[in-house]
Amino acid sequence: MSIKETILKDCFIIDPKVFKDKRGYFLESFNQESFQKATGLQIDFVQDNESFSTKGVLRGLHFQKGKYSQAKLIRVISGEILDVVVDIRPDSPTFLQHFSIKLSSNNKKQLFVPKHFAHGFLVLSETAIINYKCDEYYHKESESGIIYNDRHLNIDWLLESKDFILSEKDQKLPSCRELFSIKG
Ligand SMILES: Cc1cn([C@H]2C[C@H](O)[C@@H](COP(=O)(O)OP(=O)(O)O[C@H]3O[C@H](C)C(=O)[C@H](O)[C@H]3O)O2)c(=O)[nH]c1=O
Repeated sequence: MSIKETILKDCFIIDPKVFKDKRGYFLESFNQESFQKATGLQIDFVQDNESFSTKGVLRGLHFQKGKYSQAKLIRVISGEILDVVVDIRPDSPTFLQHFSIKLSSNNKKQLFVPKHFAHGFLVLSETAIINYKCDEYYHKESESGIIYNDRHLNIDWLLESKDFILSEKDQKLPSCRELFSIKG
């Protein structure tokens, strides 16, 4: 497994070692010891999630507030997504900066998203199945998020937004300006 830190501190891209043979392939999708050695982070995941979406579905940008904030390990079982994370740690030098990466069943890349980040993805392939581990349980009352087309973030989602499919909830998410009382 190789691990590389992104421009956002504690946010890592993971390339698992893939063992191919005439039958197909094998990989370790998570190894706590290797992860801790490579990142210096002690992570205890407690919940695994899976979602299926069709092309143009955009889920996010979501986060859980306060003590229910979740670190996540995102990977794509089938298809391809543009995965986007936003640093919402007020004291971080990269506060409100974002990072995006294509994750797919082909490239097998994974993204580790630390606590106090917003996370979302757009499905680029006809369909996609996403599996992700969380280090804190789902806590509905703590759910919040940032609207996907926030002017301050100015995220390039690669596809035309007129074709996006969002939940009712995600269409009404607040802006950074409303959430973090910033100017502009
Ligand atoms: C997240 C979650 C949801 N649910 C229930 C609540 C709803 O009845 C239903 C769909 O939830 P939601 O529309 O919030 O699902 P997504 O839009 O895929 O949300 C996720 O999308 C982005 C990309 C994330 O990173 C978060 O993990 C998560 O917010 O599943 C649960 O029972 N447990 C859970 O952990």
